[in-house]
Amino acid sequence: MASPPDMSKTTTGKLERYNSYIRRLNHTKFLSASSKLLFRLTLLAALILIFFFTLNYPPLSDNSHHVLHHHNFLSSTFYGGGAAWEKKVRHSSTPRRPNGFSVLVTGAGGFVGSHCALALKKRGDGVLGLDNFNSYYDPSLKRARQALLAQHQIFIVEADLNDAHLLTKLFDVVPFTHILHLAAQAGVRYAMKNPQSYVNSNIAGFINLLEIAKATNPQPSIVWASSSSVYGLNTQNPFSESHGTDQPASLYAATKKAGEEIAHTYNHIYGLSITGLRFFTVYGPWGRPDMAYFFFTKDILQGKPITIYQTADDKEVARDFTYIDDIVRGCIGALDTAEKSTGSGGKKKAPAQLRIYNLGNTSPVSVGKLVSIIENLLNVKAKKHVIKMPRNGDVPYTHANVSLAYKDFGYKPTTDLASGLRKFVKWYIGYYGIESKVKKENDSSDD
Ligand SMILES: O=C(O)[C@H]1O[C@H](OP(=O)(O)OP(=O)(O)OC[C@H]2O[C@@H](n3ccc(=O)[nH]c3=O)[C@H](O)[C@@H]2O)[C@H](O)[C@@H](O)[C@H]1O
Repeated sequence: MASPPDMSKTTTGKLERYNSYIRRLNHTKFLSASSKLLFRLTLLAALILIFFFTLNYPPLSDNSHHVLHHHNFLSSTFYGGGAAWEKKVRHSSTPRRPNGFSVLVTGAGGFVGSHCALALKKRGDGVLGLDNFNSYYDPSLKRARQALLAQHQIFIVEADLNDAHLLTKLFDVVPFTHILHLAAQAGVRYAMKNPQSYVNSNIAGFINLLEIAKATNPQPSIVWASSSSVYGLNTQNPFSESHGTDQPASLYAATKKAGEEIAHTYNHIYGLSITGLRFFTVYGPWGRPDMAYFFFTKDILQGKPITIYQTADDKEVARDFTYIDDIVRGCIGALDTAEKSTGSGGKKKAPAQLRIYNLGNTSPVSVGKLVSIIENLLNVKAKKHVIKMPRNGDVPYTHANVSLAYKDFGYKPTTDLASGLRKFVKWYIGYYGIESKVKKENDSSDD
């Protein structure tokens, strides 16, 4: 007799098959649930990315406010949009005298910018600063100037000139009457090392600022820093505004010259009132460490050799060194005589003022003489290394004729190089905490 089938084995086998079927089913369900979750997460991430992209990049449409703008979502609009920030902006830019100006000073953390901001504030104008605090030279000096300005209730917004969102926001908050545009990539010789930085600041940044200004209603009047370097290879002397400026010797000069032409265009099309000031080698307390008088002082004190350039025919190189206080008076004179812009909301209503002035000292001094004045003030002999001027963008001499600025706003430089350098050296040894015979001598002889 055939033995009966082993029912227990059959049942167990069926159970196992059933369980494995259930496991497969669950696994498939799990896989399908995970892929759904993954799909949803991917979709969400894509939506977030699209959201930030839309928020932070310009539309492709022809919107002039955004054309030059490359915005980052961590930048100023995000940290600069709050009520407390707006209050600081308003407080800083509100004038405290009748008919006072409300001035946006770009480059307010810089040498000329910080001096002008203080002078304007002291006479009762409202001043708001703008600076990107870049590291072209020691940013701690810019921060120290910022702290000084803060003591006088001047707020500096930290942003780049190319930040169109931020600039638009500033003009939404404050009806600026004037812009004193001093932010720039400065330095003649550095242009060979980093040409693009000159294009970014002196051309793209300037255009961005003008784009915002032209679209504002009412449009502000603009005073901005051009440079003596635009005279380039000009040989007529002293340099007058009527001389040709179409032979720049450096890219720096070329970008400043471009700025003058760009100013012409915005004045012509949009009715912006624009005044360009050609500064001649400005020096003084709180100055720029990249300039010769500044690093000569530093190197002489540290016992390091300095290099003095001579022309190809062994002549001395000379500059019309101009003291900061004279430049500040020139800037304020230009602001005070600037007429109103004539356009509004991007439309010109009538011809507007367009001016250009030299702001120099009218008395060139050789670099050799500059060094001997510094040696005397420091009471230290320099280790001089005289070489022929390399082809680095420098020109052999500068000399300003300032009769136009004198005629139009009474500009008259009053500080000779020795007196101005004395003030610079006094500041230098105080700021850098240098205790030496230098200090004693300056303390006993200075004002
Ligand atoms: O008026 C301007 O528009 C410019 O002025 C300034 O340029 P510059 O007149 O070239 O000043 P600065 O560098 O101090 O050199 C002074 C002298 O020292 C000579 N020089 C320089 C360096 C060196 O090692 N040796 C030397 O002899 C050099 O050959 C020169 O003769 C600003 O920097 C610039 O931003 C711009 O505003």
